[in-house]
Parts: sequence; structure tokens; C-alpha cells
Amino acid sequence: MSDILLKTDHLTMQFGGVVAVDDLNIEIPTGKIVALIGPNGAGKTTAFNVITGVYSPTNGAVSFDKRIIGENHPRSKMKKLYNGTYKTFFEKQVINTPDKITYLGMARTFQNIRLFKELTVFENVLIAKHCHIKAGMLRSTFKLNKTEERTMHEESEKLLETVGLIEHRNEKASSLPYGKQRRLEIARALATGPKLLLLDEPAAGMNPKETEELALFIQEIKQSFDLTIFLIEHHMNLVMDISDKIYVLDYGKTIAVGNPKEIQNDPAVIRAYLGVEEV
Ligand SMILES: Nc1ncnc2c1ncn2[C@@H]1O[C@H](COP(=O)(O)OP(=O)(O)OP(=O)(O)O)[C@@H](O)[C@H]1O
Repeated sequence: MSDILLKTDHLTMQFGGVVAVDDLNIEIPTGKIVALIGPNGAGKTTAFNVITGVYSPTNGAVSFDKRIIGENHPRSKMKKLYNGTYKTFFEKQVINTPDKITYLGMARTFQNIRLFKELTVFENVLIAKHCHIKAGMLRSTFKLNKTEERTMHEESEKLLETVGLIEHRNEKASSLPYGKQRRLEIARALATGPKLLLLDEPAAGMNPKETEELALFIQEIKQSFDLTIFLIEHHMNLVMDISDKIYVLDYGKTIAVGNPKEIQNDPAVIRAYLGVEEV
């Protein structure tokens, strides 16, 4: 059996009266592609935001690569009163920032493309690499020497070659066709050297041909970069084609877990997610 790279335990995120993510328990095995699907407002992006440290959970924990990267438990409020055997457990509360989590090996893309549109394709990747290295230097003012700069340039070129964008190296990011801008965004995430790549609606706004190319691309980078992939997506063909495992959310709750075939035939999914009789 594969190792579990990412795990959430009773993960909950509440905004006032809205429980956006309600007791989420997921396990993402190393080397697999796992999808998170559900209707609009089901809590998918909020789940990504809690996992990547944008929000601290209202309750529950996130473990990545066998360490807890985010944890909160209402019981921790009792720690001053609690003097029993498991005192340390009640004192445990871990909060990590998104840049620290990226440094640990988790990178993500966003629903809306976030590129430096006026900079070139190459500069976009180089900056992602720089930010990543700086985050590891813990606020140091240390500057890179010439050899390190050169290595970083070479690695950025190689990355652009691998993702098929090298011929656009010197073009402005904004001049790329939409599908390639998405690809560049993924390349920026890859520049941080992740083990786990989270993709938030990577096919949003793509036509069927671009979506098909994206499906191949995701499988290719998974192999080339030895990745585990966790993605949110509304394009069902893409999800069913490439996922090993699928979680389905509705109103924050997990209503189904399984492989594509199981999910397509799950009555709760058909009812809640699609609202029709067949997928
Ligand atoms: N920062 C916030 N403050 C208050 N409510 C929020 C916040 N972020 C999300 N929500 C609410 O949480 C619920 C889940 O939203 P979320 O964006 O996670 O859903 P989603 O499944 O990603 O939807 P979509 O598929 O439309 O992107 C919604 O009711 C949303 O209005």
C-alpha cells in the first residue's frame, strides 16, 4: 500500500454561521492523482485554503509528509485547566503560514490565474524560484552568488523545456494564449520543487481541446517531477480520466469517496452534485 502524503483529521472551517468545510477526513496516497469535486459553494477552495495555511482551521488537523502542518482543537482552550497525563496533547496547536508550507513541499495554483503579466515567461519562473529560496533563508539578507544565480537560471530554462514553454521564454506572460498561461502558472508552482501539487480548477475557462491537452500535461508532469496531485475541477471528463480517487463535497460535508467508476454510479453524487439521473 502507498504511503499517505497528505491527511486531514476532522478538518473543519467555519465562517460565522457557515460551516464551509465540515469534518473533512481525506487521505492522499503518495504518487496518486486525487480530485475534490462538488457543486458551487461546496467548500472545495476553502479546504485547499486551510490545507495550504491561508486559514487556520476552526477544528481538526492537517498532516503532510508525516508531520502536522496545521492543527487546532477547541479542547486546547481547556489546556490551562487540564493537568492530566495527556497535558502536552492539549497544548498542541500548530499554525503554519503558506510560504512555510510551500517550503515543506506543497505548491498550489489558484482558480484565477496569478501571473506577473508584464514580465516574461522566464522571469515568472525565475521569481518563483527566488521566492522559494528566500523563504528557506528565514528572512536573511543573504544574496545569491554568481554560481547560484547561474544554476537557478539553468534550472528555470530546464523547467520551461519540460513543460513545453521554452519557445515562449522571452514573451510577456500576458501575450500567451489562455491554456499556456495556465501551464505557466503550473510551471511557477513546480519551480518550488513540490512533492504535492494542488491545482484549483486548472481547466477553468478552457475549451475541450485545451482541457484534453491539460489532462495529458498533468499526467506528464506527475511522471517527470515525481508528484502527487490533488485537484479541484468542474470538468467531469478530466476528473474521470485522470483521477485515482475522488472525494465529493456538498455543503461542506463529504458525501462520497471512491474511484471514478464508483463516484459516477453513486446515487448521492448524482443527486447532490449533478441533480440529474446520470453522470
Ligand atoms: N472568507 C470567507 N468568509 C465567509 N464565507 C466564506 C469565505 N470563503 C468561503 N466562504 C463560504 O464558504 C462556502 C464554501 O465556499 P468555497 O469557495 O470553498 O466553495 P467551492 O466549493 O470552492 O465553490 P466553487 O466551486 O464555486 O469555487 C460558501 O458558502 C462561501 O460563501
